[in-house]
Amino acid sequence: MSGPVLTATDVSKRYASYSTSFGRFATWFGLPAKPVNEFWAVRDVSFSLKRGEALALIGQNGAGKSTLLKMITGTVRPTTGAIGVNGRISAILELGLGFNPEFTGRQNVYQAGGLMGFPREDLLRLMSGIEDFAELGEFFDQPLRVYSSGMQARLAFSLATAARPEVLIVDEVLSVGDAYFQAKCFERIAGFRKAGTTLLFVTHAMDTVVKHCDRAIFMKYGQAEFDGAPRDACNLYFDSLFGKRQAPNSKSDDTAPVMLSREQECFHTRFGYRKEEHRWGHGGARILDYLVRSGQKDYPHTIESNATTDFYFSVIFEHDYDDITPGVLLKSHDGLFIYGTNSFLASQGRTHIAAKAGERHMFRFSMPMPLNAGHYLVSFGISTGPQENLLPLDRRYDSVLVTIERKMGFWGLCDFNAHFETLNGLAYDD
Ligand SMILES: Nc1ncnc2c1ncn2[C@@H]1O[C@H](COP(=O)(O)OP(=O)(O)OP(=O)(O)O)[C@@H](O)[C@H]1O
Repeated sequence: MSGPVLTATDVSKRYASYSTSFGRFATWFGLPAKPVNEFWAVRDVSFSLKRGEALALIGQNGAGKSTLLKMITGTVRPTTGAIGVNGRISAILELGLGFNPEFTGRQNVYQAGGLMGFPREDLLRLMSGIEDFAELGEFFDQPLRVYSSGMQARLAFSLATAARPEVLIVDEVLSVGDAYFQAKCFERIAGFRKAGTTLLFVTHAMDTVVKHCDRAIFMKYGQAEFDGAPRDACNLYFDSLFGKRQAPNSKSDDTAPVMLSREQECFHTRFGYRKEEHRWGHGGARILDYLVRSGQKDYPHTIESNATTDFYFSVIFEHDYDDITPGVLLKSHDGLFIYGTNSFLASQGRTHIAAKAGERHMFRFSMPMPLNAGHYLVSFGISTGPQENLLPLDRRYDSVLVTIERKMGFWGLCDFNAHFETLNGLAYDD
């Protein structure tokens, strides 16, 4: 096949809100109705992709990446512009999309596979491959509602890639899978690409972009600001997140983290944030923002194993509290609980903090990171009450992903820093 496999020509998407539902209703029939607000989620984006090319779409939350993918897959109609596709597209856009929570994995393969256009006999033929690749064991025949998000991602990817498509579109879903499954997915993607599949990929994990893509488009406010080498696109993305001024921080680690917001919720704008976080609590205080600082860098792309790392977070209080306890937890990417502490434990019971309604507090936990290379999940929490019966006010579980790098590995998760020596010349007991 010669010529581009996929083209987007001046594609835009406008969302409009109307003061009454009648206004929106009228537009369905082509009747004039004046929108109260117009918003361009995507504006004049053009690109074309060749056979076997891998393109990443990157940009902050709300930049328009998913909307663009939805227009390419046909689930959203462009307001202006055109999309051209030459070949079969397979897309994984959102977890659970096209799946029924009451159906088992197997039943969902029939249902969603049917919607993807596979005849039932093809699905029957592909089923054992899908089951094997997903490695869900007995869960494959259990209802989807009992699946974790990582298990749903396994099912979705196995189905979407059961037969090699011309264009494979993946929107972020791989980030919820564990490191083992992610590696397996990228191995399959690499095989597909060799055979000619074109990859279009949305992610917030910049290491993945550099490693797996030939090209990246950096999107900002719906527009394609840059289209070119992945490294350059990633740098622009980081600049847009933190500003050039705040990139590598050459001052001492005690510098007040000025970029840490004490006014508004900022997690979703920060590098490493996971929108799959589990947030819960009684209320009365809100954790607004966080900062990870290590190796004199703010929000480092990777953290050197054993490097002292600061985890800052800011909290706003809505009531008066005599005793508050901030805390932090660390888990492996697949959920194994590694370490947790709070202000009381980390100070051997010496810290007692009070807060008044309207006050904003900033906390820091500093710790070495004696961990093996890999991805880890960080959780932040703020509680009140006696230590033996803490009442969680706001907990943001698994809200941040950090990546540890390490030249020489070891087995397991935690570095016990073993020293080795050969004791030549020492006899046993002769
Ligand atoms: N159906 C809709 N109606 C109105 N606005 C929408 C709709 N869908 C998306 N938007 C808006 O369009 C903008 C782009 O959203 P989109 O989901 O494409 O961003 P994104 O870059 O994929 O973000 P993220 O990284 O958070 O997934 C956002 O401001 C969003 O609120």
